[in-house]
Amino acid sequence: MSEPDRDLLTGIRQGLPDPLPSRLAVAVSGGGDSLALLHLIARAVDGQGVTLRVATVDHGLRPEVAEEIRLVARLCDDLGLAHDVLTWDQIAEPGNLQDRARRARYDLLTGWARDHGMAALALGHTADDQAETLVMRLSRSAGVTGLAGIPPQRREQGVLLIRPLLTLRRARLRRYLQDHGIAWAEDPSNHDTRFDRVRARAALEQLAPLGVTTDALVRVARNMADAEAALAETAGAAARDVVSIDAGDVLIARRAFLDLPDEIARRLLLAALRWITGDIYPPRRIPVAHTLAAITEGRGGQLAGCRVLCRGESIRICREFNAVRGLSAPPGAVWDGRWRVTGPATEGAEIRALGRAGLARCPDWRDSGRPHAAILATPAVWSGTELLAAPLAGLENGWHAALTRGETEYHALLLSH
Ligand SMILES: Nc1ncnc2c1ncn2[C@@H]1O[C@H](COP(=O)(O)OP(=O)(O)OP(=O)(O)O)[C@@H](O)[C@H]1O
Repeated sequence: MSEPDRDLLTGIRQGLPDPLPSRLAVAVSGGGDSLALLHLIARAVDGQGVTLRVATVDHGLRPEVAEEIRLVARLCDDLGLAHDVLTWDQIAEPGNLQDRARRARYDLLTGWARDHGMAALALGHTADDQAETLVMRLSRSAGVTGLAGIPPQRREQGVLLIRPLLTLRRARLRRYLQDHGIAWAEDPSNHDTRFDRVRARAALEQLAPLGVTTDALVRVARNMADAEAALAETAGAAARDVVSIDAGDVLIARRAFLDLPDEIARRLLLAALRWITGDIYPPRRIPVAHTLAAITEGRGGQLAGCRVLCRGESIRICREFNAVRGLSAPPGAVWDGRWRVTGPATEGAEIRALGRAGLARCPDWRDSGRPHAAILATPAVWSGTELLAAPLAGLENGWHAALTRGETEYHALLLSH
């Protein structure tokens, strides 16, 4: 083995879980980074009882994909590894195509890894990706969480995503592939300056003379990830003292909340919003800052499909009626991403928000102890315009509403960013 290869192998071993999993999945697109990832992992785990399995996602968007799949299949063949092609059956949906393709890719890959009993899935993000991500996030005034960059490990949908190339340079990996006679596909969008990432790459070249190099930015990301972990732990400890769950609402003790450092208070609020809405991404900083200012002044507000109510000693964060007014689900299915309403089999029953019209038919709603605004957005059982039940507003009629997430999930959100 030549000396430079040993260097890469050492780098990759540091990025693999310890102890090694018995089954490890690798996501390979046919580009240089992930082909190098596959070859290096196969060498790094050779003889250590690890079963590798490879997947390529075909988004059905570009004609070059057939050639990319062929390149991956050939390397898998040489290495004696199973290779699966996962196809994205795109459905017409609103939203940016690139974003949707990316989300679908992660869903397909994690689903496939789970189906094959793979504990971990390796992705080929490199040090260059990390540095470019930091530059892009600087332009969006990121805080500690954003500047921690791409995490080297992260659990998503039950699968541990690992990125063993995160400290290794793209150019070095290309040289490795050339040395080993492995062909790769070049993504034409890598030169398309309409993409932020391509412009960030060009900006990095300009910044290098100032010492703002890829390696320096990788170190910044690591420093920020350490700070992020400390802040997350502090937020978790604070939450245990001041946060509780009341039916579908998050309650925060106001006085203790106001005594917390701003950054910790902000984290508790963001976790509350994400716990209620199920959104992966938090709302933008500026509206969050406005809401925190409003809480300080004892006013409430609306944010990200939630209401923030300040009453006496408590801050209540609940679902906003307007965010759920159009939602409908059959009984037993999940409504608003978090409620499951069950009851006697009833022809034509459907779950919709209670709203004002429903609340007017619930004389005992005040017994719940929850405010009007919170109760309006709770699930109710309807048959057309007839209200059959409102289990969270004192009109049970044999129906029951259960949350699909609780306090544990709230605390988990404080740890994931
Ligand atoms: N079509 C694909 N099939 C299988 N794996 C893929 C595919 N595209 C990307 N990957 C995996 O994801 C890694 C990162 O690729 P890329 O930077 O293009 O993805 P991304 O999802 O846009 O990244 P990010 O997560 O930063 O948005 C690749 O090295 C590879 O491991």
